[in-house]
Amino acid sequence: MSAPHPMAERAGTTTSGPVFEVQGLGKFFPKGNEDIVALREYDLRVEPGQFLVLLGRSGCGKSTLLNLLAGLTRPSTGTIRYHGAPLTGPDTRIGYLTQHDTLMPWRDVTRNIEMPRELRGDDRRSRRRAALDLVELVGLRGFEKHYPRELSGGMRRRVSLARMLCGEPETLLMDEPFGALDAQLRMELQGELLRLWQGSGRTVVFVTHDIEEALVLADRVVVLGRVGAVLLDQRVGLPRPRDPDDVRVDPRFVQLHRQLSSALKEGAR
Ligand SMILES: Nc1ncnc2c1ncn2[C@@H]1O[C@H](COP(=O)(O)OP(=O)(O)OP(=O)(O)O)[C@@H](O)[C@H]1O
Repeated sequence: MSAPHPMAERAGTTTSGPVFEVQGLGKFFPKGNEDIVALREYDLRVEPGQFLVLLGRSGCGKSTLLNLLAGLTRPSTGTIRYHGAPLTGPDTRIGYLTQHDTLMPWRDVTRNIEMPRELRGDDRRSRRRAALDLVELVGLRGFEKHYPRELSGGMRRRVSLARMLCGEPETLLMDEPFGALDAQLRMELQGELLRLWQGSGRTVVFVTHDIEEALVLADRVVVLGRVGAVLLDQRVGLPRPRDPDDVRVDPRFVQLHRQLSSALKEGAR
């Protein structure tokens, strides 16, 4: 691979101790005289370099939790610490890949990707160079001048991934980033994400409702039930590097799949 490894560029910048430390976290949305409870009394500790997957059914509070970890919304109760300090708002060290496309339709691929560096004031040449390296890295060479509407869903996801990486975040939050893609493309992008993450030292918090996706990617899977109740906190000791195709037929994968599946079912009762 000729392109540089943007996830590795700033590896090792993290300090010891947890990346995130969440205690008693709650999020309520007022509606009429009552509150909609999205999260209640949620605790979480995320270790540096860990690939953590939050697995849960629709509506269990996964996106709410990620928005809180991204500093985009404020907790109703409890605290979030990032590298030991209270998180009070968005932090440039944290990259967030949301569930839905947020590409700028009037900017071409390169200009979308370079946005985080533009926002932090990098000069045109250096941010363009970084964006073009990332175009290469996510396999979009030849599409530099295309606009989002001229790309397939999978290509747009790649652009979004490249844009997040362009900001060189040390922590990545990803909310069902491959949810809307066909199974084959999903697998390809999972493989790509693993290749990018492997050895980078980056911490990832990845949200999905797909058990297989969780097991292909994670060091640790936290299964969430209603209002963020932790149903299972499971280490995934499958060997790395992992090939999404091969790992699925590993007997340990099948065993873990059963465990996660029954935890999800249990939580639905
Ligand atoms: N802005 C909001 N206003 C009111 N209620 C909200 C808001 N955001 C989330 N909720 C409620 O909080 C709960 C959790 O929603 P959230 O989007 O976090 O779930 P999720 O697990 O990410 O679901 P999905 O997998 O479908 O994306 C749901 O009951 C939802 O209706």
